Amino acid sequence: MNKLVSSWSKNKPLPESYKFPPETRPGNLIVPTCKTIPVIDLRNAEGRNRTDIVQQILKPSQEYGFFQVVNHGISENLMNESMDVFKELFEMPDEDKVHQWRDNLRHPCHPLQDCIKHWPQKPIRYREVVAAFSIEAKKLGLRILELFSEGLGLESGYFGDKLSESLHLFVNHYPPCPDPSLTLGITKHCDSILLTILHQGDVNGLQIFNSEEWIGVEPLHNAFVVNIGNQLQIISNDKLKSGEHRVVTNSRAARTTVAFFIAPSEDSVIESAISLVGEASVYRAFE
Ligand SMILES: O=C(O)CCC(=O)C(=O)O
Ligand SMILES: [Fe+2]
Repeated sequence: MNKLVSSWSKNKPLPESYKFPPETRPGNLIVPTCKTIPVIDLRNAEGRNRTDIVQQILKPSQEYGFFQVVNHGISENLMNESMDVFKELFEMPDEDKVHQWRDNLRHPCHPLQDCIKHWPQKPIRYREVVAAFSIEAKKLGLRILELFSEGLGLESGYFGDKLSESLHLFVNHYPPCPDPSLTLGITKHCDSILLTILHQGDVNGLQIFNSEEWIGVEPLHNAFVVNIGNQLQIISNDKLKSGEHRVVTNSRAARTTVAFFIAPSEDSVIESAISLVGEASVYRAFE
């Protein structure tokens, strides 16, 4: 794990190698937190409001490629316990060097019995807590993908099995930064996978680039941010949008987030779903 940023001492200025070229710096512009990125209540997704919920998730997935979900079925206790072990992890002694204002740990979570042997052994609860969290996050991802199958008119289970087999966890830790206007936690990007389930904790930092403007995604208690990845955009033949986003830092509070990346198995072919192609596919199939 790279840990230079976490070992930065508060009284020193931002090191030169962390300063971004002027055109990509966030500067001191105040980015408004967007109130229009919908928060979707999944409580009744399995009940009689299902069609309604399917419609509610389609709209923001076409406009932003982002929405948040609450009442998703993952217990507050498990979310908190996981965030506690992730934070503890970044408080442990450091080694290496990075150039975005972020420390980062990543590892696969599937198949669990093979991967878990390579996960951190400390903090001592890490493997147990994160295994439970990854299983729940995958289930949530599959529920949301099933809502997309319905919304796009695809057969039930379309995204099950191979198309959602792989699961990777990324923990990002952004310590307080001496000059947030000069650097970024993560540069502008789209997630290259199928779907991201992100727990962003309670500190601001995630911004979406939409209609030529940056908008902040409000950290909501107990919510997950759901982010359409490039592969889902391709499969939906551009009916859904993979949203560009970045992470800015701040000088006051450390920010720890966890992203679960759901992706197809290595041998899957990624192509637009036949029933969504119409006149022509926007994309060529690839493995
Ligand atoms: O930390 C965040 O809020 C977002 C992280 C992210 O975009 C990523 O890991 O791809
Ligand atoms: Fe991302």
